[in-house]
Amino acid sequence: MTESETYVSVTVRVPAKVNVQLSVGPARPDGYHDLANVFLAVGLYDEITVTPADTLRVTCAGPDAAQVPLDRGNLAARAAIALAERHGREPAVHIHIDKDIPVAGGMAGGSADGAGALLACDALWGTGASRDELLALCADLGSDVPFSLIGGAALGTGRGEKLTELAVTGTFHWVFAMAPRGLSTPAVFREFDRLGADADIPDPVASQAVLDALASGDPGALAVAVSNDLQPAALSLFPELADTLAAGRAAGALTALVSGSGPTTAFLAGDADSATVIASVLRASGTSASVRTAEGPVPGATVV
Ligand SMILES: C[C@@](CO)(OP(=O)(O)O)[C@H](O)COP(=O)(O)OP(=O)(O)OC[C@H]1O[C@@H](n2ccc(N)nc2=O)[C@H](O)[C@@H]1O
Ligand SMILES: Nc1ncnc2c1ncn2[C@@H]1O[C@H](COP(=O)(O)OP(=O)(O)O)[C@@H](O)[C@H]1O
Repeated sequence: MTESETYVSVTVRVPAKVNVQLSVGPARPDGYHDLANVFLAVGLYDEITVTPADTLRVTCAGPDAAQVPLDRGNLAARAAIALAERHGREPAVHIHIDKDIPVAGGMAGGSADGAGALLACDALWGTGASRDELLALCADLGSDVPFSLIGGAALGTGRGEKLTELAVTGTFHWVFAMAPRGLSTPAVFREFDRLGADADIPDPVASQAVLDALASGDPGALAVAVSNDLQPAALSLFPELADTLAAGRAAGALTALVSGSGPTTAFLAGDADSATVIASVLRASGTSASVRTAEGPVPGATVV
């Protein structure tokens, strides 16, 4: 029996993220933007199961499954191909994605699947990749993918791929309102550039107030400190999000913001009971497609 036959299949669970700070610098010559990106992993999960197969195949189940590409452009497929190439083997695997993270929602669902497939194939094939090797492969797949692997809370610099883990006390309670359609991340960055064309955009720096609020576990302090430089761009492309943000604030959220490039909106609650109330008021407001509660931080990609 070879190492690759040790497992019949491997399942990895990977969380979504919300950005509690997203400071964006000017466009770089390579088209990316330098960021000060404070990620918090939250308890909405995709599950990626890999099983040996004759050839690479991707399937997906879940409410947004129809929007997920099943070809070699799928981030999970790209992850399997990258790991296989590096280790001189065929990516002969069936990847099944049980998708609960909204697609094109600003919660890093595709990135979660990329990180999950990488970890799952590493376990299935017994490739024994080091954490640094996995993180480097993740960074090649996308700016958010390294964070999906490590989870918890982290500051991402560069284009978001250079991570420093952050200390967090306790748990923050969130409500997420999913929109009826997605937003393209490149389109939101382009709109950021368009809106800021005449402005002098400073280099992004981590907010000490955000880091202190995470470290102290104080939701009131975090609510005052959060920021998202992509929010005006997301609202410009999707103006109806302003109604959802207003509905959540009126329902008692400590703060309301767009998650990353959007269009998912995120509401920080004072505690779990308050999150339940905000979620039910938001559901009744009819301003979003669905509403979920989730806590963070939670661990990153994990074999289950
Ligand atoms: C905005 C953020 C915030 O965490 O995520 P989402 O909210 O979309 O999930 C990330 O920066 C998204 O990361 P990710 O989705 O991995 O993006 P990538 O695949 O690396 O890049 C897609 C495109 O987004 C733009 N991009 C991305 C990252 C970055 N630092 N600068 C950019 O300008 C570029 O146009 C790039 O071609
Ligand atoms: N496994 C995947 N899951 C979701 N989307 C994927 C995946 N692989 C590639 N994509 C593509 O990436 C785009 C962005 O998806 P996603 O990562 O869910 O959003 P966001 O970047 O806003 O967090 C999708 O519209 C889809 O075309």
